[in-house]
Order: sequence, then structure tokens, then C-alpha cells
Amino acid sequence: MPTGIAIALPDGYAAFVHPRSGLATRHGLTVVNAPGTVDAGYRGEIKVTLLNTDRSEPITLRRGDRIAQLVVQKVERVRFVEAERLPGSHRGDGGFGSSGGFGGAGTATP
Ligand SMILES: O=c1ccn([C@H]2C[C@H](O)[C@@H](COP(=O)(O)OP(=O)(O)OP(=O)(O)O)O2)c(=O)[nH]1
Repeated sequence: MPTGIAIALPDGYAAFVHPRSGLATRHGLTVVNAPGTVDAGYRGEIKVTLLNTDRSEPITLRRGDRIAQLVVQKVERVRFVEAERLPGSHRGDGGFGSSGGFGGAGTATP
């Protein structure tokens, strides 16, 4: 969805295109690539990749509708350093779902 908006962010910042909770909750409308990343050097039009997840109800959008929200944040520049091993942590290498927290069928954890 075109927005008609172009911005020039200072170096060291990025903007993130987030869905709006109200549209998501009431209409199932979300942003596919949420959050969309707008790089500091980008000078084109900001576009919003909307997805209507409601398979039964179409949604009509009109010019001026507030379809997303833009969050501007400072971002760190990092330098990666190769290491033989990483410092320990409570989680360790436990991956997706390893910390529990929901009672999916047959996967209950104490
Ligand atoms: O929701 C979004 C996400 C990105 N952009 C614009 C700004 C961003 O700077 C540019 C590229 O986005 P991104 O870096 O996510 O794209 P990519 O798929 O990694 O390709 P590339 O960086 O090669 O363009 O597209 C939008 O307008 N809306």
C-alpha cells in the first residue's frame, strides 16, 4: 500500500513499520513483514505490505486511513568478533519453545 510519505532519517536511526492493534484485532489486518524496516539511507516512498487475514470479510481502505504506525529508533552499529566459545547463560542453547509457557496438546511441561 503506498503511503505518499518519504523521509530522510539521520544516520544511526531506522524506522519500523508496525501493524495497528485495533485493525488487527477487529479486522484481522496486519503487516506481512512486521516490522518493516526503513533504512536511514532510504529516500523512496514508504510502503506498507498489508495482509487481510480474515478470509470471510474483505476490508475497504480509504485515502487518509491510518493503516500502520511508524516507530523511529536509534540502532546500534555492531562489529562481529569470531570466538571459540560463548559465555554461559541460563538458557544455554535451548531453542524454539524450550522455555515452555503454554499448554499445547501433549507438550505440557511441569
Ligand atoms: O515495510 C516496509 C519495509 C521497507 N520499506 C522500504 C524502506 C527500506 O529501506 C527499503 C528496503 O527494505 P528492506 O531492507 O527490508 O528490503 P530488502 O528485502 O532487505 O531489500 P533491499 O534492502 O535490498 O532493498 O524498502 C518500506 O517502504 N516499507
